[in-house]
Amino acid sequence: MIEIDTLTKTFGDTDAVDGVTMTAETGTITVIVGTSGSGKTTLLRMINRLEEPTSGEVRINGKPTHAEKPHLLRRRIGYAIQGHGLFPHHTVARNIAAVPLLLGWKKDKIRARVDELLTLFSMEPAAFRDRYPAELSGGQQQRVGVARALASRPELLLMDEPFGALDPIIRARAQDDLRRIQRRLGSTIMLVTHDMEEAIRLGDKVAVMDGGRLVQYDSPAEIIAEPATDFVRDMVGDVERPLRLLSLVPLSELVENGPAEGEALPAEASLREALAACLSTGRSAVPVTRDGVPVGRVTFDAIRNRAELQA
Ligand SMILES: Nc1ncnc2c1ncn2[C@@H]1O[C@H](COP(=O)(O)OP(=O)(O)OP(=O)(O)O)[C@@H](O)[C@H]1O
Repeated sequence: MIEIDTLTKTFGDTDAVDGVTMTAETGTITVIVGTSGSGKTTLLRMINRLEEPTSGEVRINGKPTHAEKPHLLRRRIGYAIQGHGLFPHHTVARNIAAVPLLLGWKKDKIRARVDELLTLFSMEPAAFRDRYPAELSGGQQQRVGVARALASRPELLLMDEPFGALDPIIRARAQDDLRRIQRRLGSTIMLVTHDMEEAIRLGDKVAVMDGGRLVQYDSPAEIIAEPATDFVRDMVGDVERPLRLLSLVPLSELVENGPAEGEALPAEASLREALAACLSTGRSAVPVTRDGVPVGRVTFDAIRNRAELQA
């Protein structure tokens, strides 16, 4: 559990972070979202003490971070930033192994961990292990950056706009990968973004920052359904609200018996994906499968009714 307790950082006359209190549960993703200058990065950097708080404290599993030497603390906390920050003259394997090497892990254990992570990120170890960062695409470099931050199984992974440099399609895939890998490894992640769409897609909890203050800390569904302030409402965007709500509901909630033509979607896909499938192919229903086995269909009408109910 990560407890942020009345944390404040003042630069001259600016309260970059102003009395923020929140608790993040182990094994969850917390997304900190806000406009430029709202204090997101400063908040994140106080957690691993790249920035020292003016007042307040952070506790990780009950232990205050100020009780530990910053460089030791940082070995327990992964950190991934936009543009990945890979060492250009080291191979992919050596980059991923950076912290395990520092921690003195045995060679075999490091190699097994590097291969495990590359496989998790859908990068064939034999093909990628010995390449240099310049020999990878932007999306692959970003994946190696996240793999490196996860390598030593950190208690906490901090990510600052990790997908900021990626184009929209690769970005969506990177978000899905992160979610899948986080679930698999049970990692605890705090991620900063200015993109509400990303926050809603990734967060178990979303923390909205405005002018250094935490203005709402809730689940994505609560943020969309009941924005605490006009600022949060603006960030969510009224027009997109029904679509955003649909993106949070799995097909399994609306599946019914009956036929449907065309390509099927898995039961855990969202109503938003089913809506897109209906609209792009002119279908009035989409077949649904669970573990590859057909379980029924979701109709366009049912999706529309659900969107109207929630709007
Ligand atoms: N080292 C510093 N010295 C002085 N002021 C700073 C420093 N770092 C940040 N600030 C100020 O603190 C405020 C919050 O900055 P911060 O970088 O945390 O915001 P942010 O929400 O992460 O913004 P962005 O999305 O643009 O990165 C800003 O007004 C910024 O100018």
